Amino acid sequence: MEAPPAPPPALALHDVSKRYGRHWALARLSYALPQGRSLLLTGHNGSGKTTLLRLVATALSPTHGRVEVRGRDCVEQRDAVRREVALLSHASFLYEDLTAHQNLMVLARLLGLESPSDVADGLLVKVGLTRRSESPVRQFSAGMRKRLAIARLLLKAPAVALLDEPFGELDPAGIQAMEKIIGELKTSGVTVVLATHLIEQGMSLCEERLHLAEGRAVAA
Ligand SMILES: Nc1ncnc2c1ncn2[C@@H]1O[C@H](COP(=O)(O)OP(=O)(O)OP(=O)(O)O)[C@@H](O)[C@H]1O
Repeated sequence: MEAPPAPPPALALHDVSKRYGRHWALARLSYALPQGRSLLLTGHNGSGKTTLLRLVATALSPTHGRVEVRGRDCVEQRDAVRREVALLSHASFLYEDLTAHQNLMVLARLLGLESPSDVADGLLVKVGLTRRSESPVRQFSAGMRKRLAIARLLLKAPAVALLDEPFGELDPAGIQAMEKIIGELKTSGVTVVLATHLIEQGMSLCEERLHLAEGRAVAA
């Protein structure tokens, strides 16, 4: 009997380059992250981490090469990939005039969840925002926005969670809560790709590491 085919990598980069104008942000990057593993992305400011995460999130397209999520091409199968990935980024894309609770309700309804209000309440407890759940987001601090953004990511329940500087702007309690959430994502089988300058924290959460320097993979 033939062995079943091996599952495709959670994330595969095939000779990926990305150019902004005349500047190459990523250059000929190849990498494969096996399913069941999580990836720590490191590198100095401007080394290409955010660019790579945005390519995987399908917010950008590569100039050359191919990016695949669980065997699907991020350009040709963009919609399918978008259903599987979620990006926690610097720009949090929250609705400023809606409350924290309403922000989560918009997505919960879009996803057709049962009892969306209860789900939103539960997530606001998890990220420590219950006391401000009825405040409009425009009144939120940077750390509060980050907390709400991770709640929204959890609501989407992605197969691959792309976390760009998830600890930035958070207070010590927020960092602890974020570490717990990342641990829970991993336990529930989500592939985590984590870009951070907090290398110790990142190393304790991820099994694999990709270190970028000027858009190329190098030994850390
Ligand atoms: N929209 C853009 N237009 C032009 N150049 C860009 C754009 N976005 C990023 N770059 C450039 O691409 C390179 C990689 O940037 P990127 O944001 O991916 O790095 P990073 O590793 O995430 O940095 P940081 O640690 O500061 O967040 C940098 O030289 C940056 O100036």
